[in-house]
Amino acid sequence: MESLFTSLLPQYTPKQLSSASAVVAPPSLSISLLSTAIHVHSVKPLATVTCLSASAVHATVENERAGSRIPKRSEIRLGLPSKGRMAVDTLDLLKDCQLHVKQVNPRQYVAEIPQLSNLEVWFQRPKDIVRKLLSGDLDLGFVGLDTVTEHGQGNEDLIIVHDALEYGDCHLSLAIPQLGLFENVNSMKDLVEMPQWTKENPLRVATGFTYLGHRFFREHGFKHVMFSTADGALEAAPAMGIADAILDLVSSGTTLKENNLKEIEDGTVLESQGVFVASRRSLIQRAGVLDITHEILERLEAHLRAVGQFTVVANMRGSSAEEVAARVLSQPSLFGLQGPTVSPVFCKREGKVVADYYAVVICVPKKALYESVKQLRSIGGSGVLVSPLTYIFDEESPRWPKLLGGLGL
Ligand SMILES: Nc1ncnc2c1ncn2[C@@H]1O[C@H](COP(=O)(O)OP(=O)(O)OP(=O)(O)O)[C@@H](O)[C@H]1O
Ligand SMILES: O=P(O)(O)OC[C@H]1O[C@H](OP(=O)(O)OP(=O)(O)O)[C@H](O)[C@@H]1O
Ligand SMILES: [Mg+2]
Repeated sequence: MESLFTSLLPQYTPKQLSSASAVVAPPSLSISLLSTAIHVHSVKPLATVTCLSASAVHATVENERAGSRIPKRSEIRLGLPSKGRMAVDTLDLLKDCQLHVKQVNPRQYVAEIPQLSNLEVWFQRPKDIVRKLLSGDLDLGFVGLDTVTEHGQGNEDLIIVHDALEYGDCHLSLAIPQLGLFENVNSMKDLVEMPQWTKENPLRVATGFTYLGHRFFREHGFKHVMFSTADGALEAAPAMGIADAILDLVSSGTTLKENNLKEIEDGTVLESQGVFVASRRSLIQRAGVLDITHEILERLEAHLRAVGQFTVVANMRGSSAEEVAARVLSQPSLFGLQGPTVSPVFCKREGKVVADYYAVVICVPKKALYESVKQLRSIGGSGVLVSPLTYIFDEESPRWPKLLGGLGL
């Protein structure tokens, strides 16, 4: 077995190989051995990985370039998910930011955003976006945090520019059968304390997230665990007898329930949503990447900030703008973003231009709308108009200085 590992993974250090053998499957299961081998080479990103081809001949695949130089090209490249749950929502988010992705037809993998010159959009599967950011073949990308964390494996070249794009929400969670052996197991403590799991009989976990899985079990001091990988429908693995538990993404929880599985209380490995990610090397070394990142970030922040707010305009009788403002500011839900804008509403009475009324403009969180309307009425507001907000541009995008600081600029 050891020699097979050695021949499969010639570039691993002895330390990496010994951590690999800690999760080796029972010798009788050659299929598990293969999945373990695949899992092992996801432990640490390497410049070159060795794969087992159909004819068992070793083929060399270059996934990452070594060194800190970036590939030479003049265009800036943005990776967007080509398929799956994130694809349409990413395009919709960009459209909401007035960044329309122009794709000639859905099977063409390259596109452009006319508003951003010198930018190429490349549609890729989410995990390939992360891989290509690391290899320098993409500069920027939109993916789920789960994918960045799993496939980025803590690589410092990946920088999360915007960490909360408010779509693709899900969590990576450990799930076990509701009944049988696990009927009374509800926490990680319960699981760790089960006497069943030994070196010879490890807990078998089916997952596409072996890097995060390893980290999570290690953090919980759980030694006897073995991972196997599959590309989908993991929820079937326990019922098929292939695994004891699964580590997979959950959003509504329906798939777990329909397959008689339950989440473990403290078994959430990661909360995930869409993120905007960049290669540090590209930001620093490639001309124009920092400027485009700034523009995309500003648009994202302005849009996402506005989504949760309404503009509310109300008329209010008063003796002066200050007096009306004081009344508005006496109400807890009417502070707006920077206090109220109060403007006189002029009318002509007995030949004179007078201002008996004032228009009050505030932004209120959507959730607080009705409360705000009630408070406006209680201080004499009438004719309340509510309209959606499209963008809120701050003096500076809040995440921008953080990004520059992180880059040492
Ligand atoms: N319920 C969910 N299940 C899976 N992914 C979800 C869910 N909700 C949101 N997501 C997000 O969508 C992404 C999955 O998209 P998709 O299914 O296209 O990718 P994938 O399955 O990783 O790719 P591939 O099919 O190429 O392996 C996840 O990485 C996650 O960020
Ligand atoms: O909590 P829920 O809303 O039920 O969603 C969770 C399911 O969705 C995902 O699978 P997907 O639909 O991507 O299919 P796959 O398993 O083939 O990847 C994920 O892998 C879970 O199986
Ligand atoms: Mg999927």
